Amino acid sequence: MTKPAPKPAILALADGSIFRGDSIGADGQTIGEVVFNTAMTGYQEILTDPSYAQQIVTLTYPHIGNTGTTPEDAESNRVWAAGLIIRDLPLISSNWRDKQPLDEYLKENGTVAIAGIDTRRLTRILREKGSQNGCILVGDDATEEKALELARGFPGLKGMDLAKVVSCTERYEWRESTWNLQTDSHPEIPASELPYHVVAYDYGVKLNILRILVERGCRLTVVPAQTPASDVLALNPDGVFLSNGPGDPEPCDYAIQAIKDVLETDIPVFGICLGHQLLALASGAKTLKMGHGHHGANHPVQDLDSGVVMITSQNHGFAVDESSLPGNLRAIHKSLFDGTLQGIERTDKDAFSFQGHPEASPGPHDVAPLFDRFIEAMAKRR
Ligand SMILES: NC(=O)CC[C@H](N)C(=O)O
Repeated sequence: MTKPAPKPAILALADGSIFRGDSIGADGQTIGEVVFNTAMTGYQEILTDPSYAQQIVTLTYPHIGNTGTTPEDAESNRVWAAGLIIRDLPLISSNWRDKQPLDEYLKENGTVAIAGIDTRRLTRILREKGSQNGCILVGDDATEEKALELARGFPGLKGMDLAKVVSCTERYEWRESTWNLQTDSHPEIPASELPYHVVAYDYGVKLNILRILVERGCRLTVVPAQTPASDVLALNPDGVFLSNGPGDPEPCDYAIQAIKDVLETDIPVFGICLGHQLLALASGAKTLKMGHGHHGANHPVQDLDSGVVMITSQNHGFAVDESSLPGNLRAIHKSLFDGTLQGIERTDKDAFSFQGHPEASPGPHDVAPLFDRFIEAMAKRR
């Protein structure tokens, strides 16, 4: 059976750039901040990462969709990226784990997506001018004027608090571990085998973070972003985890206050990405919006104490301003691409955080030992 001819689609950037291609996702329109990601694999993990809420992602790797999709690779229960832009969708997807081709998956998730455009030209524009607000418009009646008007109507991510929008609404327990090749599943570990109780703030958490914490012996209580510290402390946790998430960290005043309150105690705290930025803000540092941010899976980061260079997965458009670090915050990691701050620790508390993604699936895993540091801090406090 042949597929029906794709509908035409237009991508417009706020700077006036226009690209024409084919729709490979849902009908309609989408607006957001357009960012480029240089990872060669992991398109499904990227689409389902809640940190991409209100962002339209273009992938620089030209062939996307080769291995199809599978529910096992999702980082949350839905697609969060506002849209997808690719060069080429293969005619067939082929993999032993493939359950659904990418275009069908996008349609089912209501995700607007465009293929067949020059993603190299697009990436050059984003790299030179910085991330742009943009719009994808689908259909025979789509016009460049309309797409441009919609792109320019997007207010931009600066000042946008999205953590509370994507967060869970009810607290839940989590004991599912990382993939087990023998059982071909994510096994549920009995609470009796999990010695540490960690409360994880869900600002848009990726499931692989929760699974890696379980693998390392943590029983998790995941709580909504706006949970006050008093409720968290009442659970008597061994450690508090601050998750990744979308949007600007600065307006998340509820989270900044809760982290300040947790830091009044001696409970170990570990933050990833948005959680890293929030730990910095709660400690008195400042954050800033970057030009085109970091989105990819090959970013070299240096451990400033050991000098060791690690290859990391990255996804952020804001960063902690190193010049704003107060006396009790120490820089411990730096990006070797642009020198921006990648990791901090409190000198007066067992609290530290990382800007990239030590949990990255499908990898790389060079910074995974940061999870061990959190476990060791909890063990020491006992
Ligand atoms: N992955 C994340 O947690 C991203 C953090 C934040 N939204 C940023 O863009 O910098």
